Amino acid sequence: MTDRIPSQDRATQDRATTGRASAAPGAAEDRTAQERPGGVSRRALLGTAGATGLVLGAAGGGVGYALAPEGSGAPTEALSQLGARRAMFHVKHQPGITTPLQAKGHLLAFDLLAGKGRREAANLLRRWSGTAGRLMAGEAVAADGHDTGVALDAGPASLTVTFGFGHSFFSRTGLEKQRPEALAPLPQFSSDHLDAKRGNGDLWVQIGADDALVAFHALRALQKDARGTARVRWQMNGFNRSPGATASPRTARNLMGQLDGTGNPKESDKDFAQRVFVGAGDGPEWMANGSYVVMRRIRMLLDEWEGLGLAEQEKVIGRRKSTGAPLTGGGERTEPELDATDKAGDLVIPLNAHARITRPDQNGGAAMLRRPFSYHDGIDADGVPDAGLLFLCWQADPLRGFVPVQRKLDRGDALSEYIRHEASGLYAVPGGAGKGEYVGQGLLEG
Ligand SMILES: C=CC1=C(C)c2cc3[nH]c(cc4nc(cc5[nH]c(cc1n2)c(C)c5CCC(=O)O)C(CCC(=O)O)=C4C)c(C)c3C=C
Ligand SMILES: [Fe+2]
Repeated sequence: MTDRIPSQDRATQDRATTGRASAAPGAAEDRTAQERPGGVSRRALLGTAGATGLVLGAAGGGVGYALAPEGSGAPTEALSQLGARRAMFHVKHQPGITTPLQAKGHLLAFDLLAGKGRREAANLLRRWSGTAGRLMAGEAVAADGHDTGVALDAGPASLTVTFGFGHSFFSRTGLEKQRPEALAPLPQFSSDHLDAKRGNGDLWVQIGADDALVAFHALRALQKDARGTARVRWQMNGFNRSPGATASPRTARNLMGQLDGTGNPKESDKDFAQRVFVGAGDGPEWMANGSYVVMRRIRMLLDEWEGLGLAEQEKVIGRRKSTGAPLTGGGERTEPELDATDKAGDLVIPLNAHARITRPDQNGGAAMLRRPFSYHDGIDADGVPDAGLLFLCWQADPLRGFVPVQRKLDRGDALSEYIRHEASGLYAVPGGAGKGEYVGQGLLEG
């Protein structure tokens, strides 16, 4: 099959538009972690150009497209840039960690069925890895070409699938000796209102894509792979702003309207890998190049929040809502002046402002990479929106990331009046699978 492939990825386009590249997920988007869709498959050839408004060619000469091979039966339309974007599966760190935020996300936990252990779990991870690799390449669900057709007209659309192991997985599979210390259950926090049925679980799966049908397609395929081995314990669905919705790439906004992700560590920081990924020799060998993800389903008490005036809202965070700039001035990337006072002698950025007390320099260096999805599940029985943040943060060790910062927030965060933590999970996410390998092979066959 001879395919033409996109010759300009979005990182290039973004640089052309903004004159700079940024790195962290949720911030202005950089697609360097992703690759152009090489080896474009039948499904990836089906075109959606123009449907998204991100028409190919709009970004300048050489913007690519994929053509259907003669006789393939596929339309000869070009794929849109958004549809054609592809993240790689066989990489050092699993996809979905530093990948720019996608527009649609599904989070799921599975529990192994009674009587299923290490062998069945290994077979499941092998099946899951095969499916994820094919779908992320824009191929059919099954190696023999069988597919439900749900995502037939789209390319991979930046699909990523990420797999993790919960604390309970290790006792279910007789692998207690391989359980990392870092996976010890999170402490209880005084502000927790946790629903145990929507937390933890043996296995964790994160799906992200810039197209809702592509994400759903992957979700169904992975659920089917699990049949007879594991059942879904909980599922949560989230979203982010669609790529291309803003004139130029911007930090994501959450459902409170704030720019959320500004202070994230950047891939270009010299200590980025050390903060986010497990080094060789730090814990069990099978976790080398992996990471730990903390998931918190955090309800936003939107009626109360939206009742606050803008100035009050900005004091809660310590940043301007419109630009994300610190209250002491400048732009989104300006360092806040934490000691600055106003005419009355009060701190401009209050002592309990969320963006002050979460800073690494206020927490002994503790840092994490936040990569959330927003969620909205309608109105609950009290008539209150069930909406908020599927807070996901990535770190090399939760005791040097989420835990100390959440302890601090628990003691006095101005934001705590407007949010409620309703579910929680911590998962060990191994490094990426090499070619011909599956995720978690080092654990399950080690
Ligand atoms: C324990 C970790 C954190 C939780 C839980 C959390 C919840 C949460 N945060 C926002 C909104 C914002 N957070 C911002 C900054 C920020 N938050 C955390 C950690 C947690 N947040 C960190 C580590 C930081 C960065 C601090 C820094 O390095 O400067 C901001 C400011 C902009 C930004 O940096 O992203 C906002 C806005 C919400 C709405 C929320 C729960 C729903
Ligand atoms: Fe925060």
